[in-house]
Amino acid sequence: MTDILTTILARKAEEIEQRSRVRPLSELRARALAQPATRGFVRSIRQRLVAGEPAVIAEVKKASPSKGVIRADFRPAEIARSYEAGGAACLSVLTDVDFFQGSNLYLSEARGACRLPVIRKDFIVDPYQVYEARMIGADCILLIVAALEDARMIELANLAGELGMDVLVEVHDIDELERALQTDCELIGVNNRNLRTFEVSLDTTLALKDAVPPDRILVTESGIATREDVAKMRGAGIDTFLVGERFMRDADPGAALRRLFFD
Ligand SMILES: O=C(O)c1ccccc1NCC(=O)[C@H](O)[C@H](O)COP(=O)(O)O
Repeated sequence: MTDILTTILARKAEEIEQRSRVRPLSELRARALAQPATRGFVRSIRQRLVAGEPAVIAEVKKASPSKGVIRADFRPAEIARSYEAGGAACLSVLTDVDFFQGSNLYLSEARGACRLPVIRKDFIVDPYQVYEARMIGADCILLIVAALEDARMIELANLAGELGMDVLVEVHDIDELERALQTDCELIGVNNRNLRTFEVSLDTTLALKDAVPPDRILVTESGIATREDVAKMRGAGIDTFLVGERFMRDADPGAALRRLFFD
């Protein structure tokens, strides 16, 4: 049976083809290059870490393939303001339409409502999407190693850098981590969720942490839900977190963030 990552990637190829017919790459590139400076996604994380605080990338996510609709009353600008007040270092905004009910507009709205840097969380496989990310205001992009050949991964990471964006390179096992380390991206995300089976285990991060060189920042992603989870990670020397569902299920996502990380 076809797994969800394969299904998503097949749909992305169609989506890029459709979008590039509406807005050709030449136009997109010109608009991307005309954007003001980015906000410094890695810089914001490093500031928290240097201060001895956890750096939390707080996710703006309406729905997901594994959980369906997570937050029916979904207002990205309000959520962004709440996260900023709750102490987030950065935002993550899902822009995939078909599988996460996300939107490019949500990213622009969320970023416009606060001062936090924002990562475009999507399945980026083509330069078109990197220019698009810059055009909609992203300060960082996600590259999922499982979705990319090495040469394409390096090409997209370099393009993001040329456009002034940071990159979070996401892995799930040691082979993917070794591939990710071919890039010079500072942020290495370890996704505790297997994107093909939806299985979540925080031990994924713990198993890979010692293989992440000290000049990179390990971001633990997915399945962080309790203070015990946070303590387990911080006890292992991991201080950068990407959290979505736990916050999205709370009436006040920023208050949930504060309770989980700072009270
Ligand atoms: O969340 C899913 O169901 C999913 C399925 C297939 C590919 C990616 C998926 N999620 C993206 C993420 O990695 C999470 O949104 C992110 O790490 C936050 O996770 P959580 O805190 O568990 O919401």
